[in-house]
Amino acid sequence: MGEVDEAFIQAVEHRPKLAITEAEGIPLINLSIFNSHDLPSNPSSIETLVEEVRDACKNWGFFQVINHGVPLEKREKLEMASRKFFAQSTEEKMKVRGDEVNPLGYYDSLFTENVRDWKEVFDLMVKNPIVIPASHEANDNGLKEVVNRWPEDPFELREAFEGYAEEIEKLAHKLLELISLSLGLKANRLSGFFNDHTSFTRLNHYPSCPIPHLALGASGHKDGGALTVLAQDNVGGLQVKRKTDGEWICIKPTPHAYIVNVGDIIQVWSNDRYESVEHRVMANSEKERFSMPFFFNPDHNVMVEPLEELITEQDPAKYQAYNWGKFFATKMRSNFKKLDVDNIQIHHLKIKGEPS
Ligand SMILES: O=C(O)CCC(=O)C(=O)O
Ligand SMILES: [Fe+2]
Repeated sequence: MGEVDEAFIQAVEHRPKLAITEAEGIPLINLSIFNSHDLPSNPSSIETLVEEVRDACKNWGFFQVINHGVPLEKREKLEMASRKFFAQSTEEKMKVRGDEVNPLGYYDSLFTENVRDWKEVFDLMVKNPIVIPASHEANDNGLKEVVNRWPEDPFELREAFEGYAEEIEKLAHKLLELISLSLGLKANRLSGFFNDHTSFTRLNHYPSCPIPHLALGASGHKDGGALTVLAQDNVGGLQVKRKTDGEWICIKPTPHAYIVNVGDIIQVWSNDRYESVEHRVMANSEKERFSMPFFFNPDHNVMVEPLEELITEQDPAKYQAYNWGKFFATKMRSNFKKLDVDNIQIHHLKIKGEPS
């Protein structure tokens, strides 16, 4: 990444404390019940699981899952391919860089919340090709088809990604069902929003950083989609803002687990019963780090609004409906270049009179 660019320097209030707050940490949920065959004859164990998910979503917005059913060898294949890809020269990586017309591919600079992150990324859509809005402009109704950019090297990245995506998508659907149940809805209540889903996986590489006290691997942000299912390596550095006191809490790596977090869309669907929680990634002066979030996003034409079952006279809708595709396009655009305006946030869509 060369000499230090001042675009990386965080405002004083956002700079990380290098001393770490050790805490109990986010809940760990065992999904092994899904892998056994006695599910229908054992309704009370699913009840317990649903309750754990409800508590985790309410209290943290984050949890880890184990015995999740994603085969380890599929995850490891993609992790290896990701390491090989990022180890190449910048010139080689730039051959598959994303641009404004087709945002998929490699980026060496990302601006979460308008400050440059100490990382490089490679974005891959799960459904390929996929149709998304042609631009972020509100009055442009055009659509465009975008395709993944496959690198020549490592050649196996494509197969590794496709094998992994299929498995992680199954896990995301299971999690979505659990979350629906935890909101008192039918298990499949939300599934119909994901027929032509715009989900993508981001391969993240956080190189070691000479200024970890001034920069961040990823600035504090909330995920805009429905759910995020993240694989992190054993280096650590992901922190979540604890709801009770706003303290940044480290999420210690649990080998082979996934970290799940509720995104903005579930916050809106649930009419604030669950909140999308801020998180960030610390930079590390010694070690490089790799991670792979899967962002589970609905179809581009879905209008996101509080679910009618969850609004009442006492608890009216807190958000106006918005189009997911446009929100996504706006958010992606501001990730890839430093803009003079703040990034779009769901609190901008709160109905007047509701506290944000
Ligand atoms: O790398 C990580 O652990 C988290 C990355 C993240 O929060 C994101 O890409 O939205
Ligand atoms: Fe995130």
